[in-house]
Amino acid sequence: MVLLVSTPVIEATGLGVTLGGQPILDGIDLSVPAGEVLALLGANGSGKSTLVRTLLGVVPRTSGEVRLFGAPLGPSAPWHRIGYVPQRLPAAAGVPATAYEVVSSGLLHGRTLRPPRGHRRRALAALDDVGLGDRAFQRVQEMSGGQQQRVLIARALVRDPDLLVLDEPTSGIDIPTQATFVDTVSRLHDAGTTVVVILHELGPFAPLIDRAVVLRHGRVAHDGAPPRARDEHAGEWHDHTHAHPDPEPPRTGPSLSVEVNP
Ligand SMILES: Nc1ncnc2c1ncn2[C@@H]1O[C@H](COP(=O)(O)OP(=O)(O)OP(=O)(O)O)[C@@H](O)[C@H]1O
Repeated sequence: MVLLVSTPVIEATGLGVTLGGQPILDGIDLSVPAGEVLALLGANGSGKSTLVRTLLGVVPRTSGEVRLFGAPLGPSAPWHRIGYVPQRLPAAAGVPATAYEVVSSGLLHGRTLRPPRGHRRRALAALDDVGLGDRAFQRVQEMSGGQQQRVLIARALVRDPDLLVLDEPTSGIDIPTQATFVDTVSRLHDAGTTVVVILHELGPFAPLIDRAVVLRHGRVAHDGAPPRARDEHAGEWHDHTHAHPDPEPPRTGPSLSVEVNP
């Protein structure tokens, strides 16, 4: 019998990151198979953004290895298959470009500046998916922070990525637009896209999440079933309305008990 095991979309082993002399991530092992929707949870400062930024090569690692679609981080990694929406993009406010132009830039890969066939239709459809179809030709610098965030989401969606990485995509976005966006992610998932999403609470993403990884003090404290909605508020990953920082790490090392009910 031949057993076909597909290459994980993300494979990280022994990942460590030190920033400003402080250890931020320590001994992270993470394997994300194709087609999975993985939620990355944890208190403020637990290392979620640093982890995705390290997985995408934005933050240099101190130790460990990362492979994307089987390729080591670097020029040979298939960047055109990846859509990334960072948590904040303050620079967007200073970009003298329309939403349509920013989204179209998501279609430019590699060494060519020529947009692919159908780029206009694709860019407008991506803007529709985030509820900004009627603002396509408005300058992003005139938009609210939430609208700018939606433009960045559309820029990632327009690539039709095989891996979509989202850092708190629904913060600052109104509820109806969140629902439209989640529907879009759901459609991508049905088509086989792998999704890694940082969330403070599962919220409208809950039905989509296959697996949750909870970080605490830069280590994996839980890797498995997502929390049930009614347990979320009590969970350690929950942010409440007032953000609270990751508590001081215990002197004896991190506890591995996380209240997650399968
Ligand atoms: N460039 C940097 N230099 C020094 N420390 C940093 C840097 N970037 C992040 N940190 C620290 O790393 C820790 C983890 O930050 P990170 O943003 O990854 O956490 P997070 O879990 O995503 O938090 P949040 O939910 O608030 O976004 C924090 O203590 C933060 O202050």
